[in-house]
Amino acid sequence: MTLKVAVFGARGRMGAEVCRAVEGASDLELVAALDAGDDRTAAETADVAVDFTHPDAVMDNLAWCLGRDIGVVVGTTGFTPERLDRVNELLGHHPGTGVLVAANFSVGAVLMMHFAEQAAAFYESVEIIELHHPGKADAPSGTAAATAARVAAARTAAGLEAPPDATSSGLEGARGARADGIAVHSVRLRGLVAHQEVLLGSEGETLTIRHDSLDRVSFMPGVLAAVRALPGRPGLTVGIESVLGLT
Ligand SMILES: NC(=O)C1=CN([C@@H]2O[C@H](COP(=O)(O)OP(=O)(O)OC[C@H]3O[C@@H](n4cnc5c(N)ncnc54)[C@H](OP(=O)(O)O)[C@@H]3O)[C@@H](O)[C@H]2O)C=CC1
Ligand SMILES: O=C(O)C1=N[C@H](C(=O)O)C[C@H](O)C1
Repeated sequence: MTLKVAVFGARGRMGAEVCRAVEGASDLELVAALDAGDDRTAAETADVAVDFTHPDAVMDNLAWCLGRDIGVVVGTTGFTPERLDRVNELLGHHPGTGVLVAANFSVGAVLMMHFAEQAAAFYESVEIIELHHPGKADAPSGTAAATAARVAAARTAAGLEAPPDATSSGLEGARGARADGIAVHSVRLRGLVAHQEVLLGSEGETLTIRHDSLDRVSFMPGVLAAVRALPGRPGLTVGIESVLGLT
């Protein structure tokens, strides 16, 4: 069976790549490639929509799709726990429809987060450095925020206290931002795509877990796997771990 796919954000960096990937897959048909302000009528025939737009635009697209029982694969960032609650509320009115939200669709980034979560319990210190292209709308990245949440939860479960830091004064911002109590540093640099390091340290040793997306094609296997999985998955799925068989 061919799945009909609509792409929101189709002329953007990610959306354009998703359109190419869908058009290159024999089991998928691109029925709508929409950008801001476009007429959405063509998307009404879709089985699954994919959203790579902007944190300020995605909720409206989601509500529009769910109102038509169209499942949505969401790559757009900005999904706080409160926002996920809102998605669950919307899904409550459409129990047969699925939404999959993932901060990162690249297999390597999923593994990097998984390894960081596993390592978190064993180290006194941890900090996250995320590095992206300068066109990125948000900071910190969704991946860094998700990693911080998972690392913080693993530390709490292991009974660890806050990472040591004797800083009492200095230039504001020099120690980065705090996400779930974890220091996160955001770099924006021409030439980069999407990169992250999780640095862990204890007396006498450090461990660095680094992932690099060097090209946006790195996200496509995960996006297509999510598109194919969604029709059999009503409700909210967060992350692609279950789609990849990691959980
Ligand atoms: N989950 C993941 O694996 C990844 C997630 N991302 C996330 O995806 C999002 C998009 O990133 P990126 O492609 O780099 O951004 P871009 O700015 O390149 O693309 C976003 C596109 O969405 C369009 N757009 C804005 N509003 C709407 C709307 N209401 N309906 C349809 N289209 C709209 C924009 O149009 P216009 O320019 O005219 O406003 C633009 O073409 C970000 O949140 C980013 O963090 C990125 C990479 C991987
Ligand atoms: O905007 C990007 O480019 C990316 N956004 C996602 C994020 O914020 O984590 C995923 C990846 O880092 C690329």
